[in-house]
Amino acid sequence: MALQANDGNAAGTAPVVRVRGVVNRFGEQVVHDGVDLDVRRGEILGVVGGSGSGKSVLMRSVLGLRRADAGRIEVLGMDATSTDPVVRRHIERSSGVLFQDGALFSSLTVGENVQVPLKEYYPELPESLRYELALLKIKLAGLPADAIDKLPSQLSGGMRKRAALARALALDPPLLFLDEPTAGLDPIGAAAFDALILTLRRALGLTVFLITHDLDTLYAICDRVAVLADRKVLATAPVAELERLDHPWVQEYFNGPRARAARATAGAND
Ligand SMILES: Nc1ncnc2c1ncn2[C@@H]1O[C@H](COP(=O)(O)OP(=O)(O)OP(=O)(O)O)[C@@H](O)[C@H]1O
Repeated sequence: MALQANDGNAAGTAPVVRVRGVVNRFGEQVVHDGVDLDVRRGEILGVVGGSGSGKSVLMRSVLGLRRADAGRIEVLGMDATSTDPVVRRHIERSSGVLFQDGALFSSLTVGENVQVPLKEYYPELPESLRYELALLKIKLAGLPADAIDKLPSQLSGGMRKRAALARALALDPPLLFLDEPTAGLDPIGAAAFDALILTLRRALGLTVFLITHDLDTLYAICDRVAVLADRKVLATAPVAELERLDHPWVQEYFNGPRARAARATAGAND
């Protein structure tokens, strides 16, 4: 079986994110040593790897939040390593990000949080319109309308994730980056969040870069999965193909008891 790590886009269009030969080091520690990865337009790409394998560092490099030590990264055809403020702003404007901890401003209401990017990018928007847009995003993220006036501390963990998602969607980005979105959620909350991502991808045509440890999420919603190990992307393929990859970490991860349970659940839901 040939696993194509970087085979471009099946439809022949350029990938939305293109990573080539990326190196990331922290002092003596080499986290990435020649990472290659494509994210195709409209796909949900899962990114997995052991703890410390460099999933978050890769996401930060793609977003330009960390400058890679070597290699090329393109986002929507633009050089993501560029320091040109126009390029930076365009990439930022096109990328909704849900960080691992949600990163909401605790002293602002949910509505005010969602309005932060709107204020930054569209300062001329009348306040009432900004409020209506925030309300729309809050509903889109599956929250009740009255969540708009609540503080993050007044919400459950699952609702806070949805509030952070509403903020990530504020500017209608074509690209959504999610760092462990279901971590800390109970299985029912996690499944509901997965379903929401799938719905939003369909409805909004999003391309999704999704870091996760959650096997249920991989089986339920990812079109392809990239495996980070040995400081590289070992392979990028549909999860059913990855299960057959001959690598100790992959075998342990995809063929352990938890993976078998996730597979069975995904099969039952088909
Ligand atoms: N700012 C930093 N300074 C020094 N080392 C860092 C920094 N950021 C990340 N690292 C190191 O890089 C490695 C990869 O970190 P990263 O957070 O990307 O891992 P991860 O795969 O996302 O892990 P997890 O699944 O546990 O979240 C870790 O060993 C981490 O300690």
